[in-house]
Amino acid sequence: MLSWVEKYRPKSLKEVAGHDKVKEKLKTWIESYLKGENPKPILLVGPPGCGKTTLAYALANDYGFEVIELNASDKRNASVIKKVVGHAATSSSIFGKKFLIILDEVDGISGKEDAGGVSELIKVIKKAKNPIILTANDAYATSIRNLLPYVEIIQLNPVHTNSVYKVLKKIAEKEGLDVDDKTLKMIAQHSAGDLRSAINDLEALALSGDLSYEAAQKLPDRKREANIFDALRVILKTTHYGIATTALMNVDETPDVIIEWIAENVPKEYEKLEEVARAFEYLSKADRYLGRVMRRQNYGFWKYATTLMTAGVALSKDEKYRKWTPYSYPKIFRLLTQTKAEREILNKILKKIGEKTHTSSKRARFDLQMLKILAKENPSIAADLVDYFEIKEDELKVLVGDKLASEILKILKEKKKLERKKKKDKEKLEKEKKKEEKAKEEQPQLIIQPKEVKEKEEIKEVEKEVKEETKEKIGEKPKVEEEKETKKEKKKEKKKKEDKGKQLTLDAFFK
Ligand SMILES: Nc1ncnc2c1ncn2[C@@H]1O[C@H](COP(=O)(O)OP(=O)(O)OP(=O)(O)O)[C@@H](O)[C@H]1O
Repeated sequence: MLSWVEKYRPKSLKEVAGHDKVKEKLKTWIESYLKGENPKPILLVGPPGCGKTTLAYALANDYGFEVIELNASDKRNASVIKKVVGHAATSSSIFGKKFLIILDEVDGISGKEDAGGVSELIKVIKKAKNPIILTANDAYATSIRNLLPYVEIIQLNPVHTNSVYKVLKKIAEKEGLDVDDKTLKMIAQHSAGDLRSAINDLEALALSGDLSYEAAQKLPDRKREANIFDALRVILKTTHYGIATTALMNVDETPDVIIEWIAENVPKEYEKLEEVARAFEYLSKADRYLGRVMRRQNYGFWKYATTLMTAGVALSKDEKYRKWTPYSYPKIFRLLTQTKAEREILNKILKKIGEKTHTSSKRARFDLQMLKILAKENPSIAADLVDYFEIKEDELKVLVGDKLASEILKILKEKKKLERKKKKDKEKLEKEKKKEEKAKEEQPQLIIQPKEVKEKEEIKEVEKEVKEETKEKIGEKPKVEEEKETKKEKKKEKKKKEDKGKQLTLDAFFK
């Protein structure tokens, strides 16, 4: 089954969206050939997916030309160019047919395999009698610098969002999709002028069964991610070292992110197991260098990593696959986002363990594993550790799962209850002990005197009072008053003695 990109590839210039001026130029150019003139070959330069190859084919179709294509998957060294292009380009007509020669991605003609390719191409161009259209993403690639004087460069811009929308609308109608204009416009906006991506996105949404506006909003923004998708396409499609190594030039991502994109999509593009295995061999080597970058903070290792992950992967395939491959966003990133909360909780537990045991998080990770094993083998000890490390319920659930967590927490609750009871009992016991001791201390005061002693003492008191009263009656001073007066007299005598010979103050004088 054809992908929609192939199915809806325009057959005629009329169907090609946008590029009006370019279409006119191409028409004039081919017509001059038909008039017997010999204009320079055309070099169509533009961003991926804007329609360079499509324009060339549509032109050939409109003017009844047979196409001879030598694309990027073929070897394009001197002898191949001479054999394939040379013959076709220089023979005025074969069996009365007109030929248009198309050479894709000429900025990729480089390396050992393509040795002498560009210089042979220049030779062919000089002698060519048939029209030749070359395409390139970058006209200023060093590999084709020598070619530029022999071609006419036509620059293509990304397709305007409105034109992208119109193409999508037509496809949606033909496919009978239930999709509204708002959604189609959103897809067009995301494509940033890359019609191939826009059509691929529409097909992907239709396949997923979700053609809602929200789903379109979530599509990768090609403006931001265009570069990574382009780079992927270059790496996975090309068999040229030079092209592969420059694939990441415009990618605004770090190699540790890019490697995930490549790893995700290699098995989608490569069909032979040996190719996939070879590609992953290179990716794992690249990964080792990335690890060294992290460990040693030596960013010099990045260049080895990127060469291995681009050229290594590109050269792992036997030949270019001429098929449409829907590349996708690395699952690992989605997984990391999904597990972010979980990982944060685990880090919290690691921190707690690290603080209590005064160890690094690496060592704490080991303890965490032990805790996981203990949870299954001996939940009672695990409960003690959970208590010691102050691990909370939600944290424990993430660590050992809901079921085991509630079992451990139940044990912990029982243990705490027992502990509280023991503490209470102990406190009670201590209280009673103290009470007893206090009671012992207070006991003598509380001793109740025997009745007789008490009575005797009362009698003595009464006798004393009676005596005092009788003394008063017979003119004697009561004993207590007598004692008071003697004390006063004595004090006066003492003061007199002390004041004798002392100079009196004014204050004392008045006393
Ligand atoms: N201007 C356009 N109008 C309609 N369809 C287009 C247009 N441009 C691209 N497409 C669609 O995108 C697909 C890819 O386009 P094409 O191969 O021409 O792009 P390209 O510019 O040659 O890209 P690359 O540089 O990657 O080879 C086509 O098959 C077609 O379905």
